[in-house]
Amino acid sequence: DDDQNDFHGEERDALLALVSGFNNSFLRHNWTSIMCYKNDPPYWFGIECWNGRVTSVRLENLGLTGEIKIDALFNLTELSVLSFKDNSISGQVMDFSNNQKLTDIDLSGNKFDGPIPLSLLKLNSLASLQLQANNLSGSIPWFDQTSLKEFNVSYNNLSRPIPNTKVLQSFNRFSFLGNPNLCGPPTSSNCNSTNDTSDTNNDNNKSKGSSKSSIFVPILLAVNVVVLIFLLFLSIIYFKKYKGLKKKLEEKHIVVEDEEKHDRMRIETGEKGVAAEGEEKGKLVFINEERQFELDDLLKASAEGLGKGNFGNCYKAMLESGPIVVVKRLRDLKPLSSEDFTKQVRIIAEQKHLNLLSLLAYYYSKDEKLLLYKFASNGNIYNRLHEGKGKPTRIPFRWSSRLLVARGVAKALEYLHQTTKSSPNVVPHGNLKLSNVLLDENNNVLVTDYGLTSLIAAPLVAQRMISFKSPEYQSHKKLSRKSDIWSYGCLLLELVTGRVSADSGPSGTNAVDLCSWVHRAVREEWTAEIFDVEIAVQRSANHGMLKLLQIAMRCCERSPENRPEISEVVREVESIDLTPDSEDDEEFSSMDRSLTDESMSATPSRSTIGEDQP
Ligand SMILES: Nc1ncnc2c1ncn2[C@@H]1O[C@H](COP(=O)(O)OP(=O)(O)OP(=O)(O)O)[C@@H](O)[C@H]1O
Repeated sequence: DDDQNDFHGEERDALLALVSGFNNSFLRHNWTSIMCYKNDPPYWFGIECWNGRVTSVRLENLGLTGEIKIDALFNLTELSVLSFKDNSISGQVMDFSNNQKLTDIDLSGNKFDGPIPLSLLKLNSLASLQLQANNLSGSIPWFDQTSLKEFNVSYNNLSRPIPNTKVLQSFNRFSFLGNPNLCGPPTSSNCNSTNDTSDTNNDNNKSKGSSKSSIFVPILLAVNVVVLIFLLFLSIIYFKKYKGLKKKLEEKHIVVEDEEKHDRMRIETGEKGVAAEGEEKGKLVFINEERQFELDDLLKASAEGLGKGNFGNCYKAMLESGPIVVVKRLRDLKPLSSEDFTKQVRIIAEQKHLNLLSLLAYYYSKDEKLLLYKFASNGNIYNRLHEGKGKPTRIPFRWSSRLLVARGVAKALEYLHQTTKSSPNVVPHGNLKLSNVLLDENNNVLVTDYGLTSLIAAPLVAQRMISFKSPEYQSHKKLSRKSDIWSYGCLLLELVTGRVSADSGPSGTNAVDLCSWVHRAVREEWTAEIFDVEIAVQRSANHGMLKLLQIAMRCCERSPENRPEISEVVREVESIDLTPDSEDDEEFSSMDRSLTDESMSATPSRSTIGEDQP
């Protein structure tokens, strides 16, 4: 036991040192007092323990910045899972020499730079290594541990040939995408005779042929000079031809500049059949065959950036003839032919429901893929819920409106689940979160961004879509329609608590793991703190809020089989009375926080949560 205590102290100090380097007040406040006690559930956010030793550190999407010391993990010798996914941590990747029990490492979506550390090669239990979307450079080390089943280094600055080990060659090219200087199989880029291959063989060559090289040096130099002159000659010819071709193309291309100066939208006027010979023509296709405008009109429209999404940027385009549309420029797509793209988009377009934002049109060319939607003028629910909180200009987001959102989203989801009935293991929406729920000019609730899983490259989908953050994906890498139910549960929890969920909120926000937080809050009877003050003051509706909270908690159950089916959810959400926001409530809203808390103490506390209300 003494030994355990010693370790416990060292591990605790190591973690406190780690967190002091991050600029994060949530962790600083949460990581206080006892860390782990025997096999009790962990006390600190993101930490798991076994026999009082730290086995898992999972700090994802918390907006963490700063660097981690190379030896930060030195004392965590029982560590098996480490994830700093989707933060903004910079500096070199730490040393893992002392962490022989690591099975899962996820540092994806950060700003780590420098090389991939060689200490990783010695981790013989390592099963999953996720380093994608960082700034790592240098070559990929010779990973050959057979335990390694998942590996992703895409979107870094890695270079040189991918080592020819059985393990590395067993992963497909998506694991290596987005490293312009990486070459050789499994990627499709050839290493040829560039310095790539020579670099890795350098050491061998140096020792072997030093005497021979003295004879060859002058000959090689002469050959190099001739080759250089020849290349120069070729590039002059090419440049002249290219300039001519570019001029021709520019006459037939339109360039739209958007707000972000570096991001240019270039679309061929394919409709008129003027795409360069051999190039694929672009097509703007309207779903309902009612052609509202031409591509030219869209390109002439004034545009405004709406935001940078996970799968592309969105623009609001105001056409001269009146319509306002949203253009979503898709990026990181699967390599799809025009036919495949059209087929997948048609599937999305066929989904039609009052609470779904239907697709208006799409555009496909070799370099550009766009989806066009109607502009929802009252914005998204994430902003409605969180923007301007505590400011005098804030218009409260009242209970009845929140309940209508909960109903609309549930019905949209029910429709998506019904229309995909024949494939029980698909996730019909996949990316259900508050920024994907919109309000149109009549405040109709419209769910958007459904069905994109079929278009986006698999590793990026897994990294960015909310359903992939569900407990079953984290532990078993399995998804089902119940993962959508989990996302819906998280969405409801945000609506009733007014807090940002770590799984769906943008990075940098003060987000919490809402499912765990609420379960703990209920367990520990923090009744007054659960509900968002803005609705908690509406006492006549407290009963309905409690019911919605119960539904949310069931949807967030860790094991998918314990979560309800969507039809049951719809029935239950619809059975909650839509009490109009009464004038009494308005009076309450102007009262101070102490009164608010008193009013909440009138709500049924722990004993009634989790049980059916009379
Ligand atoms: N049709 C629309 N009308 C009004 N606003 C929209 C529309 N479509 C998207 N938006 C808003 O534009 C912004 C960017 O949307 P986008 O879907 O690209 O990103 P996101 O929802 O933040 O993340 P993700 O890519 O994971 O869905 C969001 O604030 C979204 O609510």
